[in-house]
Amino acid sequence: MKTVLVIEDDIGIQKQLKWSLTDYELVFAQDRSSALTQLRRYEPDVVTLDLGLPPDPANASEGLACLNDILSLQPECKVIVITGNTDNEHALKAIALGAYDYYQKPVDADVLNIIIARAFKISDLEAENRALKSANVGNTDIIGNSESILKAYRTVEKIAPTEITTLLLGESGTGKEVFARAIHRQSPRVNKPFVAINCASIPENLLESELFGYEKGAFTGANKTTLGKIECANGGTLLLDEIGDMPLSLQAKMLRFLQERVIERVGGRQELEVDVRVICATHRNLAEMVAEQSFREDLYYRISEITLNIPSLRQRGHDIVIIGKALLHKFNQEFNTQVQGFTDSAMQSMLHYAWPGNIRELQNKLKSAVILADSKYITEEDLGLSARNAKVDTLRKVREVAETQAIRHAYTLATGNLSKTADSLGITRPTLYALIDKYRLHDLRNTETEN
Ligand SMILES: Nc1ncnc2c1ncn2[C@@H]1O[C@H](COP(=O)(O)OP(=O)(O)OP(=O)(O)O)[C@@H](O)[C@H]1O
Repeated sequence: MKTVLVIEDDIGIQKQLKWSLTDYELVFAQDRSSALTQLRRYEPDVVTLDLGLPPDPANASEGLACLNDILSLQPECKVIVITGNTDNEHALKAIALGAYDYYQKPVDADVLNIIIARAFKISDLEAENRALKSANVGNTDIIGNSESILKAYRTVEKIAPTEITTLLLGESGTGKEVFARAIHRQSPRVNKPFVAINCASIPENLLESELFGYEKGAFTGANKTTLGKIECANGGTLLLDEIGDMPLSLQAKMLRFLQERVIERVGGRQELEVDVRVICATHRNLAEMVAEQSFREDLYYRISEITLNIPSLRQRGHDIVIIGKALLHKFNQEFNTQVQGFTDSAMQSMLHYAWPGNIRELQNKLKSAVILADSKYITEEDLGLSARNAKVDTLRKVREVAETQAIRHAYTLATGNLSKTADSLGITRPTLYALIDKYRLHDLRNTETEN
């Protein structure tokens, strides 16, 4: 039950309000000082305040002073001032000071109930808005405050000011591009271009000219010299998304660019210097691809000077709900709908579903749910989630999570020394290396200490 603080010195009216406002838990105060005590104790979202308080019941000075105190203690509080039936002047003064609304005696239970319900609604909306605003990590589009996201973001803050080539690893739809943009935004290159290219979505024969550009006449249809994405990113940041899908034939040329920071356009004979910070991303297991020789080992080491693992949505706990609410807000605006939230069972199923497509899948499910919803609250059915889809971790997954946690824990205790980490885990150093590769914990290798 929601709490309303009623500040009223007339015991008769207090009783009347008790009978009238049965949907709320009422707490009472009869003067300014007891009002402030109750405010601190209950932190109510809605307060009714009789302006005629002792020691000046015939006037509004004490009531207005009380209003001031309430709003400076709890600025978001919705204060409904109650005045005598001819006292417009003080009512308006109270509104100017920040009161939410006013109401004139005598008390009409129906009207007061409506005003209070509306005050709670506004208060809830404002609270949700504040929560959504504060859910963005730093000055970025990354929403969430789970430990795993904050940890990833702390790495972003550390690497952003440097020029280090970063490899973002994570399942599809986890927000690798969002993280790449966050690195760019926090870097000294922020006012220069951020250019992204998805190596998987461009046919192999076109990828080279997309990346490196081409000279006029380089091939049929090359009517004018055209800059590639690398040159377009000059001075700024280039995201090579799905780098694991870059054909082997192009990997050598890419390595040369990364090592020497020069490019040659297709059909060109001139080396051009470029100043580009490179971020790569993939959902593939590059270490495995290196072992299978489908990805060049030298390129792999060049692009992974530092590796950042982006957690999957199911590893972010309550963030699922926070991101869900933010998306709901966005889709309501986009489709001009008024969906207010999720039913409890929809919320539970969202928390238990495995989200193989991560945030992109959550976006898609919510978009259709907002359009299809019959009521103000999205149900499990609207989301298309049912017990059938609920998450059941495979033993392999359970082992991966447990082993990853144990390795990270041992590594922290061994203050970054891999030999000591292996010793404390009771495995050999080569086995530890194999596990680091298997679970893509490359940041452990990159930050290894000698102690
Ligand atoms: N933390 C987040 N909060 C809210 N929205 C997010 C968050 N992370 C990602 N998104 C949104 O999810 C969608 C997928 O993100 P993004 O394209 O960055 O993922 P990705 O990992 O690069 O995917 P892929 O591997 O398929 O290229 C985007 O629309 C993005 O805006």
